[in-house]
Amino acid sequence: MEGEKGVEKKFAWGKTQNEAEEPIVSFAELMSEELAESLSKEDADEEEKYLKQLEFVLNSTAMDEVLLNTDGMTDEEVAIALQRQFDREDDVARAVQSTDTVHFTPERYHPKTAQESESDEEDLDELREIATDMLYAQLDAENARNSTRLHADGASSSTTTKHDIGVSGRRNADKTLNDRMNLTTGDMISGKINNRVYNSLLAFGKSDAKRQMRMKDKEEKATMDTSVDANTRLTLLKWINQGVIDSIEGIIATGKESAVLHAKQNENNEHYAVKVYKTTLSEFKNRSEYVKDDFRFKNPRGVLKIWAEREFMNLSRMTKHGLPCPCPFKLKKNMLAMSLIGNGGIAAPRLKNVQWEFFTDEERRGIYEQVEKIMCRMYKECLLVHGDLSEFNLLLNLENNQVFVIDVSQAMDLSHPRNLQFLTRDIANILAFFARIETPGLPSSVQLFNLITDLEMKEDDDLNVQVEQFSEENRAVHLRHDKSRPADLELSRYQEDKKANRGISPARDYN
Ligand SMILES: Nc1ncnc2c1ncn2[C@@H]1O[C@H](COP(=O)(O)OP(=O)(O)OP(=O)(O)O)[C@@H](O)[C@H]1O
Repeated sequence: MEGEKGVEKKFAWGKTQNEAEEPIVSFAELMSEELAESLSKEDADEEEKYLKQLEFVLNSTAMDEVLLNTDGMTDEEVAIALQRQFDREDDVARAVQSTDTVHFTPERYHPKTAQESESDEEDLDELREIATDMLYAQLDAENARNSTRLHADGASSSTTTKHDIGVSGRRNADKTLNDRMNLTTGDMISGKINNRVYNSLLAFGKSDAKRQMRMKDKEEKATMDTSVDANTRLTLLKWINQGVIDSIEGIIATGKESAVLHAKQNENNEHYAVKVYKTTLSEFKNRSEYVKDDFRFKNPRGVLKIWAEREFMNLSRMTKHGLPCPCPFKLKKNMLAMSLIGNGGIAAPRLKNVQWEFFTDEERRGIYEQVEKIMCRMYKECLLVHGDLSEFNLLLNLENNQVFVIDVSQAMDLSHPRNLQFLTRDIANILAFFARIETPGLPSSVQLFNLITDLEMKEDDDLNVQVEQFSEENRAVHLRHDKSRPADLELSRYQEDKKANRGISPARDYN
């Protein structure tokens, strides 16, 4: 079908090859762009369809409340109304989990086959995230609302997130082929593409390449090779296509189990951190305390995704309570996008890396107090224990000396049987660090423990021993006070659905 060499090729519409407006691109290039476009279109379409359906279900649920609160109903009418409400709620819970067409009666619901969930699952995160936000808003509204009254403005349906219709609508429809350069992006792109996405990725590719050249350390090189792989780049490309981000500016850090990239959104001049969980599991062995006996870690394929999901959930809970931490807004497979802690795109340093000799006693004391408050609020308001808290997972904004907490994928709910032991370890780490930088007026570990938990451990006895003893004696006592918070409701619904779909115990799925 190709024209012979040397013979001027004419197109059907009369132009010669030289006059063609767009550069000729290889089949592989076209396929790559088409693939990326079609994938992101599928995502956006599915997301839009889903949002509409969910909005409809949530609004329908709200309508039923009016019926339920009508006085003077017979018992039979009340029973019917209750049944209807139950059915609606059931539909909402199912809608949260389903990417297929959502039907609005529970009897039509059927669990996916294992095969379907394998492939569909990967695209579910983003939808689950949006659905979760909406469900929280709905549940919050329900809690706040007087049971006999209904908001006239339907507040639940107006909840927006950075990545909903507005953002996904700003997709890069017009691609201009304007440049041809090499970029190793794995199988998906296989060589060259010419468009805005390419340019954005190119910037990343350059800094990536420069950094790789600088990297002498084998281990760090391995991190790059495994974290920013073809799939990661494909997801980044899709995010760029969807307008979620405009460019990847470089690498902020490579941690033990992740690479953290710096992403930028030009329109709002916002900077984001994209945490990419490594695709190798070698580091997870260091996490044996967390993963021991946990069925999820017997199947490595789902592990990274679950870590990202846990970090997303924990950060969401913390953000909701106003804790100083990154605000998560996008979750996809093993990638989590969140706000960048820092100034003007420069990431804030970890407490470990701060030059403490330039800080006064009062300043160090003030920074300690912020950390103390973070620990108290995480425990009391978020019902979480960090579990890996130290000077490595606390960032300091040098402009205003504000402390932020990061890296909460392993943070555990107070229902975790060993949460107090992990808390004790966090306390030891924090006090040891602040003692090292000569912070005045530090409490003892027992004092700090009691402050955080409101328990009454004795000053003179060893805290670890007391905690073990306390845990032993109070096995059946749950430290969680309020089990009916929206976040927990959502989580238990999510877990129930998972259980229904897969026959897996929800109790072991999350803490
Ligand atoms: N939202 C953020 N804003 C700015 N910097 C960040 C953000 N998230 C992570 N970082 C930087 O990336 C580094 C690694 O992130 P994080 O601690 O979450 O990953 P990790 O793989 O768990 O690392 P490690 O296990 O070594 O602590 C952090 O030490 C911090 O410097």
